Amino acid sequence: MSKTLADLRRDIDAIDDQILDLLNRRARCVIEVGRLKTGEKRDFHVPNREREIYERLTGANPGPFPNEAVRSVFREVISASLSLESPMKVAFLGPKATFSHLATLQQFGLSAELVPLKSISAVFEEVEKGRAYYGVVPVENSTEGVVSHTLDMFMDSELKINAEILLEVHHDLLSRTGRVEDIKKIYSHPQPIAQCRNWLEEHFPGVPLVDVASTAVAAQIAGEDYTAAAIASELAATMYDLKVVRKRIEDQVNNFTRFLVIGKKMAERCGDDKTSLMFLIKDEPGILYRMLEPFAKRGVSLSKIESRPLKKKAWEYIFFLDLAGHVSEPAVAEAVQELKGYCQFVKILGSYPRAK
Ligand SMILES: C=C(O[C@@H]1C=C(C(=O)O)C=C[C@H]1O)C(=O)O
Repeated sequence: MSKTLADLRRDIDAIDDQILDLLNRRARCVIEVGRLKTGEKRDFHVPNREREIYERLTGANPGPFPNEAVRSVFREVISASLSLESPMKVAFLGPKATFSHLATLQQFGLSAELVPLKSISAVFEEVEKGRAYYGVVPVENSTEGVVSHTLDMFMDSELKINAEILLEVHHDLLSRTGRVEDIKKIYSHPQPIAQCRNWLEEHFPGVPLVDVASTAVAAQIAGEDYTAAAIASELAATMYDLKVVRKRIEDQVNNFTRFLVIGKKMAERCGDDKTSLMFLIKDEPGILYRMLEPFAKRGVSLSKIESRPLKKKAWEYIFFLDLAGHVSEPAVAEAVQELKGYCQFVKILGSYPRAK
């Protein structure tokens, strides 16, 4: 005889009791891990361990519970666990409901105390002064390029990169009524406007597009004026009580923004790591060519090279380099050592697990 609704709900209650019991057993282990880390002065947030957990569970999941939900559930289990080890305060480039906020939630979950700050330099300062444990700042977008202010901050800061976050960026059109015919003006940050230009020309020709400081400010304006629409994130719709007129209006699919988690220590090696460093080369002929040799001859692959003007002296440039590997690996350490011979200075900004 098949089970009744009441039978099934009794089964679910019994399973939930077991899940709760297991969550508490897990939490007691985590508290013990926190004690060990305090004694050994180790970092609480271990991104490579978290990645290992997600990969192991989603790889072994027989279903029907979907892998995306496994990730979300464990995101919150780990977030709460981390807060049991130590209250986790994380500063990010605000205001609320921006993509930095979404990236911070993706990495740290809902149990961390998230602090929105006004500028990238304020995020660095909050972590340097120890008022926040970590900071989250954007560093590059797959269509718009590098966030130069973040790179510049590393010139005078001793903070280390502890993790990277890759966020897939989607833009939604939001308004108070959710009705196309009410929309007389569209507000957003210039970047999202540029990223949705073709869609806007096709669907809202002639409707004025207004640049504002952030997608969150745009959402706020749309919340106060029913004839205004905002291009912003899904999170902004929830936070500013707006309706979605149309989801995912970006012209370019595969639009990612990369964020860095900054803290006082870099991450331990996981086997699939990246290292970021900055250096100032000596002013000698052929130096640009030679600076890449230490990496090439050891088979260390470089994923990005960026130059920024050294503000203290005209026409001198600082280079930022991302490479595959952890600085504790001999090939990477030797290449960096050799690079020092061509440079006035070299600074390791951090080794951290590659985000997927
Ligand atoms: C428990 C640990 O600390 C944190 C919490 C984790 C968890 O809940 O599994 C995993 C990694 C750390 O960010 C750990 O390092 O193992």
